[in-house]
Amino acid sequence: MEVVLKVEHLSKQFGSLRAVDNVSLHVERGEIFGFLGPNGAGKTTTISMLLGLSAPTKGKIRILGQDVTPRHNRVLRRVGAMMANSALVLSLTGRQNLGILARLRPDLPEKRIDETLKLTGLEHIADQLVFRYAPEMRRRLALALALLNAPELLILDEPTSGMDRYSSQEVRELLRSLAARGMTIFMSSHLLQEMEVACDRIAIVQRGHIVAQGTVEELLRASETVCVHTGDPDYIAQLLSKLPEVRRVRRGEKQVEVWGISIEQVRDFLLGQRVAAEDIVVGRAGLENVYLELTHKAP
Ligand SMILES: Nc1ncnc2c1ncn2[C@@H]1O[C@H](COP(=O)(O)OP(=O)(O)OP(=O)(O)O)[C@@H](O)[C@H]1O
Repeated sequence: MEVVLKVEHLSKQFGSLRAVDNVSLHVERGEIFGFLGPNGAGKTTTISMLLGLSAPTKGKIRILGQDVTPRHNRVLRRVGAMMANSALVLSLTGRQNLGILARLRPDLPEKRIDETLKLTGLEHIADQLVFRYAPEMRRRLALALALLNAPELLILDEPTSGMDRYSSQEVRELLRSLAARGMTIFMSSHLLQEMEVACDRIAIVQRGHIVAQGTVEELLRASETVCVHTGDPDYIAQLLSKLPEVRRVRRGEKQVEVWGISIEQVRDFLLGQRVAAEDIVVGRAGLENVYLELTHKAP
């Protein structure tokens, strides 16, 4: 598979704040990759560096096989981008907004504006002034601007923010059809449910660094817990928390849940300690819990 975007050990320092901390990832052609994290996690800062708008403190970005820096960014002609606050000219029509950009790119065929309006579902309001557009239509127009040059890589910062559920779903379907035609998409969001349905792979980012990365299925597998049903949860929780591989122990009224250890290891360990459990089963925390655990636990 062709790697379209490759980020290696990327960091960005603002004074004493490390906004992006040793981020490494790659995105293959036709993939939708989600960069998921709470507000302030470093998503926009990372995207600014991908687009050559700010220089990394450390690390390397390669797009379509070429290095990208603020001084070396020719390959960005093959990239489309939509930032969280993309600038639109409100006193012009949607079509005129696209026209301004098209004039900067004389190599684009004339019909590309109509094609893009159709693709983004804006044909019916193309000749209305943008200040009359509802917020989700403005986001669509921002997306249209990003798609005008038929990019090979599309970089989107919070693409569906401000959109209702129906519009978000339509945009997701559009992104899916673009990816099916070979476009590679890197998108950020703080909305887990959205990323779960939209993306092939996700990186969860917290305080500038990636805390988990993989397909939704892989992330769920990593969230597996072993649940020990017992009449003496205090004692069993105490025993299990001493094991070095155990990441976390949660004690319930009649059960103990542990993270980071397999069911076989728990069974063997309790047997070795001559402790009887009523039942031992594998549980899945669900992606919501994984996300909360990874992004809200104490530093
Ligand atoms: N130019 C800057 N100078 C100093 N600090 C900055 C600058 N830009 C961003 N930051 C800080 O870097 C951290 C990451 O910000 P960033 O905007 O990348 O996060 P984010 O994940 O995109 O969140 P949001 O969705 O809220 O924009 C924040 O603590 C922010 O205050």
